[in-house]
Amino acid sequence: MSDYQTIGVIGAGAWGTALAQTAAKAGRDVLLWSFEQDVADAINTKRQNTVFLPEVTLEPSIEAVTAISDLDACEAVLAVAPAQHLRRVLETFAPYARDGLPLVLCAKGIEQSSLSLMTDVLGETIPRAIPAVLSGPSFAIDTAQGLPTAVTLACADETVGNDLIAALGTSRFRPYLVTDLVGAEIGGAVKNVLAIACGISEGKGLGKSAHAALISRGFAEMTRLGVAMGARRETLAGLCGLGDLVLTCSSPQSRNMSCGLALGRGVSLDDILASRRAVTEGVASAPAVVALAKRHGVEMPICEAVDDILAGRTGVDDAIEALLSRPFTLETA
Ligand SMILES: NC(=O)C1=CN([C@@H]2O[C@H](COP(=O)(O)OP(=O)(O)OC[C@H]3O[C@@H](n4cnc5c(N)ncnc54)[C@H](O)[C@@H]3O)[C@@H](O)[C@H]2O)C=CC1
Ligand SMILES: O=C(CO)COP(=O)(O)O
Repeated sequence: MSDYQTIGVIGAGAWGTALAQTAAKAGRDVLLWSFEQDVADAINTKRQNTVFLPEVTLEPSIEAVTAISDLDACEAVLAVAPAQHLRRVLETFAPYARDGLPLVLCAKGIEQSSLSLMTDVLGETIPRAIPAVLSGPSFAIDTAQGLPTAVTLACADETVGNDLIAALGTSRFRPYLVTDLVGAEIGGAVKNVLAIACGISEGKGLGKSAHAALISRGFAEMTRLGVAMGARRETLAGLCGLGDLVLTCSSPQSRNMSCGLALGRGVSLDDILASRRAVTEGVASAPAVVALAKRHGVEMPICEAVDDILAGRTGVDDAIEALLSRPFTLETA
């Protein structure tokens, strides 16, 4: 029996909808807040998120709403709006959040304007909430279709963390508890930037060896930044770090990986973004990751190269040559 029977989900994109479906399958009643009225209408009338996750028939215990105040009685809330919209959405929800509300941050990104992690954004907008982070290798369609998924659930309060796992977990959706929120956040944000790098490599036809090298050296970059910001190495080596890095870098199903693929094949960033409605978090997070690396005095050459390409400061071929021309060094460096 879970202490949290009614779950609010803020954001009816692919991932918010998949998490709503998961919570409903776990026996919860779900209120799913949608930014778009047509998405809410389709969910309530057709049992389908026709815009962001059309392949899945949604459980009857999911109700879509467009007034965020309707989530005021929820016992726990998952925030699944994209990272760059999260502050605005949480500001709107703040008057309706009760003291001690468990609020699970599910966006994988860093706020570009402030370099804030999602937990910082929550601390500034709803300081009376209890923060948690859910992150890990989980494509929305896999999770929504009930394929096996394991994720990290980070919460400093282990009792609340275990209650959240009891509310959301099933045999097919398996959250693992950690208390390291920074590690979970850095893993999710940095892997998106690295997935763009892997996509570029694949788009340029650089081969599987280069792909593996990028994952491995990218993981070193993620770990360096995470540790400098207070994360634990073992969190970064887990589902929310290495696990998600491997998934996102290995499948064109990833929006970040496919963005890189197109860049590697010569498509412009403007054309890529204009052709999709779905969010590509790594594009907004890349400059923030690089700025955080500078702030903390750590080297992240792969992320820097991605940022330079996205910002148009360098071309793909020049960025690749620059990376390959770096001095040889210790592998642990
Ligand atoms: N799709 C996936 O497989 C997974 C996504 N995530 C993360 O979940 C977060 C949300 O991504 P998705 O659900 O995939 O989004 P999506 O790409 O499916 O949909 C875009 C979302 O942005 C929202 N949106 C657009 N403009 C907005 C605004 N001005 N204010 C508030 N919301 C606005 C839309 O309502 C929609 O919910 C991202 O941080 C993503 O990295 C995490 C794990 C898996
Ligand atoms: O985070 C994800 C899988 O864990 C989804 O990745 P994309 O946002 O790149 O599609």
